[in-house]
Amino acid sequence: MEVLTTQILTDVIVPRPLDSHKGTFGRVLLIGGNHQFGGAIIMATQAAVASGAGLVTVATDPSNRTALLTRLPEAMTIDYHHDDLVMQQLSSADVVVIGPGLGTDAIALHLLQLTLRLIQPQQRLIIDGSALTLLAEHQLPVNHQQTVYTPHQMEWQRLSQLPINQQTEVTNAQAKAKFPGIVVVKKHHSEIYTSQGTYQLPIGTPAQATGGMGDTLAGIIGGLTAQFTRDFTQTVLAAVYLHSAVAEQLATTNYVVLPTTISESLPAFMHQISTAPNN
Ligand SMILES: NC(=O)C1=CN([C@@H]2O[C@H](COP(=O)(O)OP(=O)(O)OC[C@H]3O[C@@H](n4cnc5c(N)ncnc54)[C@H](OP(=O)(O)O)[C@@H]3O)[C@@H](O)[C@H]2O)[C@@H](O)CC1
Ligand SMILES: Nc1ncnc2c1ncn2[C@@H]1O[C@H](COP(=O)(O)OP(=O)(O)O)[C@@H](O)[C@H]1O
Ligand SMILES: [Mg+2]
Repeated sequence: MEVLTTQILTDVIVPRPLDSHKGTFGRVLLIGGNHQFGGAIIMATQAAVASGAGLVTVATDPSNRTALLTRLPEAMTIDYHHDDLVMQQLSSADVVVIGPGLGTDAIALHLLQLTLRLIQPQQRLIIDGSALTLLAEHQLPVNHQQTVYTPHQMEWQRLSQLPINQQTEVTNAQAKAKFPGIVVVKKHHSEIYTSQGTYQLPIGTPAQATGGMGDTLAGIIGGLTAQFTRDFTQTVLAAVYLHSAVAEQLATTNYVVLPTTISESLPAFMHQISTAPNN
């Protein structure tokens, strides 16, 4: 297993080209946030916006609209009950993040099936939270190469059928072979399974053990894969590293690191990386 270093950040997070506009930095569509879990999609959206996605649209339950726009006027919203609107956004997105706070009811399953059916090869797909549970529950096949799955250990148990105490590097890599794309098994020192090899995140802190932390990671992966398109795997590795690097810095002075504080810190942290001497 290759241990990641801070080098991955400077490799991927580079200064923005002068000759650019919002379209240059990608369109992200986030799908999630049912009546109960609005916070999850708001946190994922904040992370996508703050990590630099050019244009961000959220397909969510309409009960989340006011809260979302109050916190994030940068985002656009659609009602996820309207298939025509969702399909339109699915066709124009560069990146689709599905699952934070999605829930596992009929509308959630429908949205996941629609996404899996319409996703195009050049688009990046991030599957998180409830969408992972639905994949496992309904045995939905994923035939899309540029996919990132972000399960915590229980979600990975559901997907891989490996009990948590049997999730080793070897068993995880074997189970990952059934999933095209990249699997990020989230825990203390998360492991990232790719077709090119396995990587370990050597940073991260229990100050991150709070609801919404994974939703924020999904948004960061969305934000980075929207902008940095040179190498999909490297960009995903950088996103996983960035999330915990910011958290570690905040944890030097905070007992608990709130997911939204990570997002608030992202623009300054990414600026520092992109202007580092070797960048
Ligand atoms: N503010 C909001 O709106 C929020 C909304 N959210 C949304 O809720 C939805 C459901 O997601 P979920 O992760 O909360 O529930 P689920 O999939 O049942 O997993 C929990 C079970 O797994 C177990 N477990 C074992 N190992 C684990 C590990 N390493 N990391 C984590 N858990 C681990 C764990 O064990 P236990 O805690 O009992 O020890 C428990 O039995 C999803 O859409 C998500 O986006 C959340 O993001 C929170 C903030
Ligand atoms: N003790 C810990 N050390 C390091 N990272 C942690 C720790 N506990 C949680 N995390 C990180 O927090 C995130 C939790 O993800 P997840 O359980 O999906 O959260 P949520 O669904 O509530 O947003 C993962 O990135 C995980 O690696
Ligand atoms: Mg989660």
